[in-house]
Amino acid sequence: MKLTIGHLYPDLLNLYGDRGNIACLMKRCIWRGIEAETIEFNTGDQIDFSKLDIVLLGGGSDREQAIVCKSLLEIQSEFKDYVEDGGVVIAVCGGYQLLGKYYKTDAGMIEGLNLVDIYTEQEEGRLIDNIVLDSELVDMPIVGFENHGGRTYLNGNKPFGKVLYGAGNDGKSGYEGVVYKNVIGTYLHGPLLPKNPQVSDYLIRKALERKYGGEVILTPLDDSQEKEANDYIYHRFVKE
Ligand SMILES: NC(=O)CC[C@H](N)C(=O)O
Repeated sequence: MKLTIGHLYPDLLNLYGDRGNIACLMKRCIWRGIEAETIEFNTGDQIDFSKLDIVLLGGGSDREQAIVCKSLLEIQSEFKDYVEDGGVVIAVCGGYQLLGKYYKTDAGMIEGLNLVDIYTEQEEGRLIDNIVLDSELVDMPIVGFENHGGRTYLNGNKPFGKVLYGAGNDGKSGYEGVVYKNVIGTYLHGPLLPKNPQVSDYLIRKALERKYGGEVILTPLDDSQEKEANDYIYHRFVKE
């Protein structure tokens, strides 16, 4: 079996080491004998979504988001078809915000991909902290850090998780991120996937099931170090 990962606009959406999510997905496939390849797409590159199994959009400052949104709008309809066909996407922070209808900033409106019916508006002050979630997608708490000025509103879509510590989508709703079909949008940097191996495996499983059919049971890996770190953070910030 083989998975191809598309890393979109690493030249612009590259905040806080989000490319570490790619390295984690690659390794957790290769360690299981699943062939894995990553293709980077920069502004102006043609993207054939039919060749991709997982797509990553990383974080970015408002300035980079305004630049990259022009390229994203050029691929909007193919990207939409990929998502509606169950294509797997992991979008972090700025990348997450660009999945929605728009991101309204103090400097102006950034048009989004409109792949998920959400929207983001900048409000006073930044939401910066460690963050811990409880998500029904996995049984371990999900840990990371957030740093965003935008507040994202879900319009009734399913959240990625319930906030146990931190701000989340808007610092008020008590929820973080979004799940739509096989798309996860989240504010969690860390990077997210190395810190949360079960989320990484969730994405790999969904991509393999879409590509090869049937139910995929992944060979377990030794995640004891991640679990130990995860437990520490959970007890440090949630169960003090
Ligand atoms: N960390 C990020 O990707 C930031 C996203 C966006 N520029 C915001 O400030 O909300």
